[in-house]
Amino acid sequence: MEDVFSPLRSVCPSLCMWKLLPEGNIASGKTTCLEYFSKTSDIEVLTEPVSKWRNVQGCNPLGLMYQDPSRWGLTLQTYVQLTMLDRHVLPMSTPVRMMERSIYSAKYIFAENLYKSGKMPEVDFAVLSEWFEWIIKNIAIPVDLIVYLQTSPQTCYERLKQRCREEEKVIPLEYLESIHNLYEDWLIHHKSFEVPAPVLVIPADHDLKKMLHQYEENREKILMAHC
Ligand SMILES: Nc1ncnc2c1ncn2[C@@H]1O[C@H](COP(=O)(O)OP(=O)(O)O)[C@@H](O)[C@H]1O
Ligand SMILES: Nc1ccn([C@H]2C[C@H](O)[C@@H](COP(=O)(O)O)O2)c(=O)n1
Repeated sequence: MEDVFSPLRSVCPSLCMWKLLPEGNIASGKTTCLEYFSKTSDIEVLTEPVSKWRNVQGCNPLGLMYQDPSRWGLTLQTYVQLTMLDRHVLPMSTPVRMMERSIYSAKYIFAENLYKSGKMPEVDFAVLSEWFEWIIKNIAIPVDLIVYLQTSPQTCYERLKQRCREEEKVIPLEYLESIHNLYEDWLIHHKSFEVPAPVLVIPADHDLKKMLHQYEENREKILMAHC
């Protein structure tokens, strides 16, 4: 599909494309955030393709990964990488796109966590890493802003239990702590991997009412800060 805004952009440079990524721990509130902004006109919202990860041709790589990460971690993460890339390269049909997570967090957070915790064999991690490096070297994946929903692992644990997704019932608090630490090292302390865009941090332990209030307060920064 062509970029429907390109003829207009040559006469009106301020008509810019804005791609932002809500990022954060499991059950931190990303989908809820996306649902809120989806009510705004001219925003395209791409939620994570979790339904695909739970059902690829009748198989459930997400469930398999939680049951036996050493065996199925690479299978899931390869598929996550593909489905994320597919979303990243979709032509934009509105000036603003919000895309839940990214190919970056798939690699820097989830694959890294599997490997560092000893649950992904070195050879699996090497193959996944080469794929990832090839992709980011050869395919443009522009990102303008990362919106980091910063939560405590405990908050996510409570929200995860409340959401009650079947595959995730085996997740212990320690798993969320590891994911949290990787996110903090990446997006806050800049200690691990390159950050592909500026980061807006939104404290996200609050109740829904306060979260919606914060989204309103940050609406301009989130949606069009550069235009
Ligand atoms: N601010 C909040 N306070 C309490 N519960 C929340 C809040 N935000 C989301 N939830 C609930 O927590 C669960 C996980 O939220 P969700 O948006 O699906 O997280 P994510 O997409 O980051 O995994 C859902 O049941 C959701 O209704
Ligand atoms: N690269 C990834 C991305 C996500 N997951 C898992 C984590 C959750 O169980 C599920 C969806 O995440 P949520 O949107 O609820 O934060 O997918 C993974 O294992 N690897």
